[in-house]
Formats: sequence, structure tokens, C-alpha cells
Amino acid sequence: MHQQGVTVKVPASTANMGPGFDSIGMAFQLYTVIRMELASKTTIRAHGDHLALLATDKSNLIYQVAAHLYQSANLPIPELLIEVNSEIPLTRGLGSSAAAVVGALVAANILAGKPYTTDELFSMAARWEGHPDNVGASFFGGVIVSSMPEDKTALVPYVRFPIPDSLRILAVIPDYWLSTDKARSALPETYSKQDAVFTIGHSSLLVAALAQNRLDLLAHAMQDKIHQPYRASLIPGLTEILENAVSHGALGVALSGAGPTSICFYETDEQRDSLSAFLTNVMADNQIAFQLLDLVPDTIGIQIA
Ligand SMILES: Nc1ncnc2c1ncn2[C@@H]1O[C@H](COP(=O)(O)OP(=O)(O)OP(=O)(O)O)[C@@H](O)[C@H]1O
Ligand SMILES: N[C@@H](CCO)C(=O)O
Repeated sequence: MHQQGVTVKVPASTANMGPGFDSIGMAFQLYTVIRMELASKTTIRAHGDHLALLATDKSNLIYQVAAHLYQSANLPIPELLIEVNSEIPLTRGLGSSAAAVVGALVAANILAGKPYTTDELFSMAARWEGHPDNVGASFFGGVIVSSMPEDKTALVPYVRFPIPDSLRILAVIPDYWLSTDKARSALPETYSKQDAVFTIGHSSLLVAALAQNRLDLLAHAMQDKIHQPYRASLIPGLTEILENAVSHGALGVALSGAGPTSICFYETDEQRDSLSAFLTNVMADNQIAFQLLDLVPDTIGIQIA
């Protein structure tokens, strides 16, 4: 007999980590919790400040993704009771939509009698989002490296590895929304060979550095010429943060996903204090309200209650 209800807990994530555009993700202990039940009439309840403005009809992302799974499996789309609570700030570059997509797919798959394997669900999530970085981290935890195949029917390949133990993260979260669509439309259609070669090299070095705990290489390896320079015009203070965080204690710094949040990696309390003062000054100079958040890596990925 199929399960009538399920609860899933899905971590937030950062994408890109600088040069790993659309391919590298890392999960954080900040969660979206979704309860999904088969029902006679669809009801969606969104709890918590972050979700106050979300649609609560069938246009809600979680319902849409669940319906997509049933439709793909050639099953009738059911009415659903969906309860969602989230600690992940919306539209800030911390993977709120990816967490919702991954949670919706895993929950709906259980209610539908598990027509899909985990790798098929991950591929479905990556195709829904358009890129595998955030959804990979939300699914599996740790650091995920992945790349979309040209064959739209193929499974999306990925490699997961653990986050270096000593790595700590300070995020500066500006108090405004920046949608991924808007931040992607700021990017050019073509790039120079020089910028492509620069970013490929740095991205490869970043993956190798993370895999071998070479945190001393992060400052160099996290530089990017594919997306951050173009998004800077949408994010006051970003250029200064990217250029100067390392001289204020960061081991490495990046725009988180499509922004506007930036993340700084560090190891010691002294580095955190110095970074905190620096980030506070930059945001004050740019007259942007913000929140500093200490993020702890998530090493588990989605959890099913
Ligand atoms: N828990 C949720 N329930 C339903 N819809 C959600 C939820 N979280 C996010 N969304 C939808 O996703 C949109 C935000 O997606 P967007 O990709 O712009 O930002 P993000 O995922 O927070 O950032 P990024 O992809 O850069 O990390 C919201 O406006 C909302 O429509
Ligand atoms: N890789 C994506 C993440 C945001 O969803 C981007 O930077 O646009």
C-alpha cells in the first residue's frame, strides 16, 4: 500500500563558489521542511516569515513540482495537503527554490509509490532548476560537483565529497530580493577565450583544493570571470567584498548562487571578527540593510521523517 503522508527536511545551499558556475554546490544546516499528504482537496499552508508572500494555490512551486512528477510517471495528479516551513531566506542566493524542488520531488515520489530512483529524481530536479549545483547539494549534502549532459534523457552525473572539517562560513545577506532569472539575464551570451580559460582553470583548481583540504588555495581558486563581474552591477558592495575580503581574514569569498548573498570561508575566531567588521562597513557604506549569518555545512542532504 502507498504511503498517505510524508515529511522531508531539505538543506539550503550555495552554488558556484566563484568559478564553478552551474556545477559546484555546498549544503548548509538551514532547512526547509515539507509535509505532503494525499487529500480530497488541495490545501497549501506556508508557515514562517520567509514564506509569507508565497502562492498557496496550485501555482505554488511545491505543488507544481509534485504534479510534474505524477505526470511524468503517467499517474493521475492527486489533490495534496502541503505544509511548508522554511528557515531559508527566499530569493537571496541560498537555494530556497532548489530545496523546495528537491523536497517536493522526494515527497511526491514516496506518495506515488517510488516510481523513480534517487539518481532519476536528482536528474529531474536538475532539469527543473536548469542546473544541478543547488539541487545536488540539497539532495546529497556536502560538496557536489555535477554537469548537465547534452542528451536531455540521460541521467545527470555527479560526484559528492565531504566538506573540509575546519571550514567555517560567514554569509552576508542583503535585505532585498534578487531573483535568479534577473541575475542570469545580466550575463553575456558569449565570453572571450581568455575569460573562459581563466575560469575553467580556477574551477578545476577549486575542486582539487576542496578534495584535498588545500584551504590555502581557496583565495586564488575561487576567482571567476564568468558571472560575478556581470552581477556586480545588481549588487551594491559586491565588488569591494570580492576584492578585499581576503585581506580581512577570508580564506576565499564568492557570491552565493545568483546573489545577492555573499559567502566568506574562514577557520579562526580572529578571522571571523575581522570579516564581520569588514562586511558591516561595506554594507553601511552602501547603505544596504543586511544580516550576517554563520552557516554550518550540512553533510547529510535530504532527510525523510
Ligand atoms: N519553500 C518554498 N515553497 C514554495 N516556493 C518556493 C519556496 N522557496 C522558494 N520558492 C520559490 O522560488 C522562488 C525563489 O527562487 P530563486 O531561484 O529566484 O531564488 P533562490 O532559490 O532563493 O536563490 P538561488 O537559486 O540563487 O540560490 C521564490 O520566489 C518562490 O517562488
Ligand atoms: N548557478 C546558478 C545558481 C542560482 O540558482 C546561478 O548562478 O545562476
